[in-house]
Amino acid sequence: MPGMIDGHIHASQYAYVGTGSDLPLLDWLQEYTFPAEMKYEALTYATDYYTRVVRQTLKNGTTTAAYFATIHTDASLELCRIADSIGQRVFVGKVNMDTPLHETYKETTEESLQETKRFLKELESRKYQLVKPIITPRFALSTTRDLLKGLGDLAKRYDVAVQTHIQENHEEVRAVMQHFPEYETYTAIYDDNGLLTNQTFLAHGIYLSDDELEVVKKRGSSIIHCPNSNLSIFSGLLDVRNLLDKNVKVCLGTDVAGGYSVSILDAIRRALHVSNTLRISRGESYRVITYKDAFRLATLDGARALGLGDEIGNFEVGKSFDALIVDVGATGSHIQYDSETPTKELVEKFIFCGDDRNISSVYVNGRNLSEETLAK
Ligand SMILES: O=c1[nH]c(=O)c2nc[nH]c2[nH]1
Ligand SMILES: [Zn+2]
Repeated sequence: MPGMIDGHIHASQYAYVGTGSDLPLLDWLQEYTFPAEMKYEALTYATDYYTRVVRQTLKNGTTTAAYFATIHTDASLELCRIADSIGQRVFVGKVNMDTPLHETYKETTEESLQETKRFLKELESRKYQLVKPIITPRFALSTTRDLLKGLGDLAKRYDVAVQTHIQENHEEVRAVMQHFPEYETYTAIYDDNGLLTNQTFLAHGIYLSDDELEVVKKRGSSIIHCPNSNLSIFSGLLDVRNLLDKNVKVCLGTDVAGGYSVSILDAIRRALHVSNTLRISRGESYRVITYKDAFRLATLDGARALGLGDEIGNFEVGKSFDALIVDVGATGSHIQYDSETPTKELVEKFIFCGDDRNISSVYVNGRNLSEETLAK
């Protein structure tokens, strides 16, 4: 099958994955996230955990990932080096934060812009084939208007993608609108500063109004659906059917560590359950997404959402070979089948019951990473 695509994952939060899901977003950031991200000032720590996250995502079938790193430029460059050396197709963002959201985990506006420029220039000079930089204002609450404007200008000047969070949680949205009283909507904050482009990936987007969705669609930006995170830290239920009906680009993200699983198979299952939950609460006329829809969200829609639709996402002639060899009969695996089981059902069973044991080979850009990556 085509390799899977994780449109939103915090590489720097992998160290505390599986803990800390007792608080909603803003408290969760203060209590767990910022202290965890501060540790990446130490390069040896970054090397250790970034190696782990690149290996584990690949092992679980993620051939392409859009990563948030931290505010630390050198550690972010280390993530780039590791992804290049192991062979994953990635976007890596040095995070930008210049508001006093936290006492010490922050930058000045000037530092944030200078360091982002350094990150872009250094990465450009390294000429990694599969590693792209991405401008990464954490979210509107962590940034001043001057920083957003400066980052919008950099995105344009260097022609690079942008990733951030939007409309994730009620309390967050209230705080953001208080922080930017001059704007009518959350979307307008990014749009007015040149940050909504056809290479912008917006995580969550649960509470976007129809008018905001219209703007997102017009700009060609994408929404990244992160169902595990949305459920784990009490954010809400995204109506993916509505986005698909409106032709807004959408794909899946694990949002580690708001989400506790590094696997896009998990994101597929959570997305299906969120859709089923909406049907339970809204009634039978609600059209749930199917496992086939969710499979496409994890592959071809992922490629399109990240602007890679011409390169990856399926096996069309001319695309790069990003692929997984799935072994439904792997030792110890949960997939039940016999010689009569149709292939279509094997796919369905893999989606619901499969795990990394069933992923026997991982190819990125035609290179078989299995031996060096999966064995470790
Ligand atoms: O899910 C999230 N994870 C984060 O780290 C974050 N920062 C701002 N908003 C966020 N949402
Ligand atoms: Zn996130």
